[in-house]
Amino acid sequence: MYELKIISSFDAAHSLKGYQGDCANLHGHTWTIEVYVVGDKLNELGLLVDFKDVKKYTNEIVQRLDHQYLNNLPDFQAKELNPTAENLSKYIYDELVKKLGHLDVEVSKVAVWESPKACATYLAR
Ligand SMILES: Nc1nc2c(c(=O)[nH]1)N=C([C@H](O)[C@H](O)COP(=O)(O)OP(=O)(O)OP(=O)(O)O)CN2
Ligand SMILES: [Zn+2]
Repeated sequence: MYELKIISSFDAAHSLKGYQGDCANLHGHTWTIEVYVVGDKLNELGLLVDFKDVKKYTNEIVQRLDHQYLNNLPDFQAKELNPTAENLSKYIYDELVKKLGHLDVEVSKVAVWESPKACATYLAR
């Protein structure tokens, strides 16, 4: 099996409702996203999938998040979800699965870094 990883990033604000501490206040991060895809079959060029395609689809999702107040995005507001690193990793995973469905790869994990020292990852089962 082959595994590819691409990295993207965005800047956004959030607040963690119900959190006991400073993170309940409005604040921002530069979020770094790592997307992993896996698969067995290479094409005739020796590519599992073009990095450019994975980056393109990831960036389409990231553009929805960039420079936003994440709590107000419909997917979080409607479900009353805090935009934590965990919830963002699942959100990006779900959206990528929809976009990459036509390719011969699986999204295996999405890691969301809130800072260089703290990261949450959603793993496909
Ligand atoms: N499991 C999680 N814990 C926390 C999350 C999260 O998404 N998942 N988020 C936060 C806050 O967003 C907070 O802004 C980040 O906290 P932290 O990494 O501690 O950031 P600091 O800049 O305060 O880091 P220090 O190293 O403590 O200075 C909190 N927890
Ligand atoms: Zn935060």
